[in-house]
Amino acid sequence: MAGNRDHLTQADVDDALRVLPDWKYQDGLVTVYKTPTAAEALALIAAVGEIAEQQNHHPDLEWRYNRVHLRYVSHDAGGTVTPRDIAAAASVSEAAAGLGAAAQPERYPEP
Ligand SMILES: C[C@H](O)[C@H](O)[C@H]1CNC2=NC(N)=NC(=O)C2=N1
Repeated sequence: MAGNRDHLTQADVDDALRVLPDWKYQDGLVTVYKTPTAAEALALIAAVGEIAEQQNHHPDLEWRYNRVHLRYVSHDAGGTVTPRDIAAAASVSEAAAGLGAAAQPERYPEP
């Protein structure tokens, strides 16, 4: 069944997050990146978009002036977290670091 395609257990996700300090689990992999200016937030958005197209794996993304909110789940696994989300988050973390963006996962809104 498509919905069960390779989703990770919570323990797997917790293990992966140990090396992904920019992110937290909240019904998906979520984070907020803060940049010095709105223009730099836009540059981060462009980088996230490029990664999404390269990996064919797309986040929910919200631009809030100098902050970018991101959430990764796998639609093809019923909205659960899969290795594709982990890989995308790792790529975004790398791009964000290169752009001088500060990770603030604690600021991602509670449901
Ligand atoms: C048809 C296209 O390849 C699929 O819809 C891709 C596109 N991007 C995607 N992004 C995410 N987050 N999950 C998916 O299952 C997914 N599937």
